[in-house]
Amino acid sequence: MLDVIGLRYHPATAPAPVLADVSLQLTVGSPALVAGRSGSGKTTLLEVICGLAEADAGRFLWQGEALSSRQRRWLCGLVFQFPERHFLGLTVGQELKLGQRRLTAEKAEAVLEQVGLGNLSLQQAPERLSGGQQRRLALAVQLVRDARVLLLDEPTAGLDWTVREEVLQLIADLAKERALLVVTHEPELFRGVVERGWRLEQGTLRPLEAIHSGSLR
Ligand SMILES: Nc1ncnc2c1ncn2[C@@H]1O[C@H](COP(=O)(O)OP(=O)(O)OP(=O)(O)O)[C@@H](O)[C@H]1O
Repeated sequence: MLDVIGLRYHPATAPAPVLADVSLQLTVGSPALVAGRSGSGKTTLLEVICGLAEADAGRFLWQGEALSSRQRRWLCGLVFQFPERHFLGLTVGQELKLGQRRLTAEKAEAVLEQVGLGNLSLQQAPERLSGGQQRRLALAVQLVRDARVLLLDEPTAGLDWTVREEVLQLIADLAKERALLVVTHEPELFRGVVERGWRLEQGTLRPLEAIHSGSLR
């Protein structure tokens, strides 16, 4: 379980805190969501949680133990919006191996299997994959790292309806063994997948009501 407590992030160049006082809890097996309009601070929240940006105040606990930003970078796997734009490997195998030089072909293949890309060759060029396959590959990169906390920024953005459903199913599957947080401006897409949610507004969170059946507003 990851506890985020009293998070504050106010960059010097911002007129007001992007995150004023944010607390949330992520539990393994219980995927969660933060909704918010464009510019509300969703991506920033993920960057601060995973240690890419330094909070001005706040504590982070994993299973009750305090975490430094360095430890959070290991623990968390952040998948940016449109992750396929950031692929660096010339092949699927290379993409999985970035930062994981000792990765064996067996482990790479097992991870691809886990994300539903079991039939894919490690020699395949990432840019030749379909949109849904590319999203799966981006998740596989985090599984290779064994990230215990998955932080997903608009994971279904730009996908058509059927592919989106497949990616949502994969997210639900991956969340069974990991803590997982999605941020999105379209929370209704995640109904049936996420169990808890908040809306980020003016740097604070308030619980989203009717997460299972209602409007998710
Ligand atoms: N280091 C920084 N310095 C100044 N302003 C910042 C900094 N980091 C974030 N911000 C501001 O915080 C706000 C929130 O940005 P962020 O990208 O997190 O929003 P978002 O909710 O993810 O938006 P979108 O849905 O459009 O991606 C923006 O106005 C951004 O300019």
